[in-house]
Amino acid sequence: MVIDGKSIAKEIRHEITTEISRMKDEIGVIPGLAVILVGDRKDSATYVRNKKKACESVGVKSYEVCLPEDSTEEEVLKFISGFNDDPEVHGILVQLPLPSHMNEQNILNAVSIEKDVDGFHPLNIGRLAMRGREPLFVPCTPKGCIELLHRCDIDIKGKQAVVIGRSNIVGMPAALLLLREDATVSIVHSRTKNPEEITSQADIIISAVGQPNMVRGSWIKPGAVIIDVGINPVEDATSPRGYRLVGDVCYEEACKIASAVTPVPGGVGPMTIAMLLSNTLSSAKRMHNFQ
Ligand SMILES: Nc1nc2c(c(=O)[nH]1)N[C@@H](CN(C=O)c1ccc(C(=O)N[C@@H](CCC(=O)O)C(=O)O)cc1)CN2
Repeated sequence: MVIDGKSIAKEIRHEITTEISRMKDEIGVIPGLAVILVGDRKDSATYVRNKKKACESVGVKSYEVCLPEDSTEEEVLKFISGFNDDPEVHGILVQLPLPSHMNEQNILNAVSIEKDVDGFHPLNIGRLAMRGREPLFVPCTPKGCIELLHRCDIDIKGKQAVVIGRSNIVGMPAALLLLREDATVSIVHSRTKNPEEITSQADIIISAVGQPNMVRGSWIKPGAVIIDVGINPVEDATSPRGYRLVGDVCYEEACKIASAVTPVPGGVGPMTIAMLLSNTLSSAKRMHNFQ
């Protein structure tokens, strides 16, 4: 089975649109999302543009700040502080990666935990890692991976899950979320010896390493479920962009052996933005005590 993230994300956006219009009708509140982009990376600019479009499509009001590459940390912090104090803004995100002269931690720490719709604030991540403590927000990409499994009726409880990669944005929170869903979780990373021995035991693999086609068919147990987070450009002279996107997983090989696979593009990527909208709506609901 191909897990069609694009159509699942569309379904979620439709549900969010309905909820937003109910909130507007009943209490007159419109969720607001502030996005801060620093620098001139083309990919980041595209993601921010897509976030803005997605906000418009569901009825979230978006506020955008684009700062030049040579901006100072203080300038970014000033905008964050303004959005923290703005009652019409329910979610704040700083597009990553930031220029290398900036301290990412200082900037992410400055976002109010109540508006941290990216779920990257250390308090939200810390709560995610603790039993019995609930984060206010969960990072969008890993949340999207779990949502795909739920919406495809794929059981997680008691399953052997392997996460490939240990980044703060995806690998670590994905492992924590799988643990919260009662999976038995292993993390494979750049220092793991013989990763394929571990992945080939897995019922569920979430791969987030950014290495094109690294996970081969031989790494996969027959019938396993593969969630491919990698979005890797590879040269392709036949494509109008001069490149095409491939995942971390060799898709053709995975399709032959796995029971379900997410494609790239059209798998996890669209879920990231759907989860951002969902977190923004939850934030507005929480702030206005709206059920
Ligand atoms: N502050 C954040 N920064 C970054 C995040 C994040 O969640 N928060 N994640 C990524 C980038 N990202 C969103 O910001 C993102 C990446 C990819 C997609 C997506 O829909 N991809 C499409 C393909 C798009 C294309 O053709 O170029 C797909 O996979 O189908 C959405 C969002 C890093 N930074």
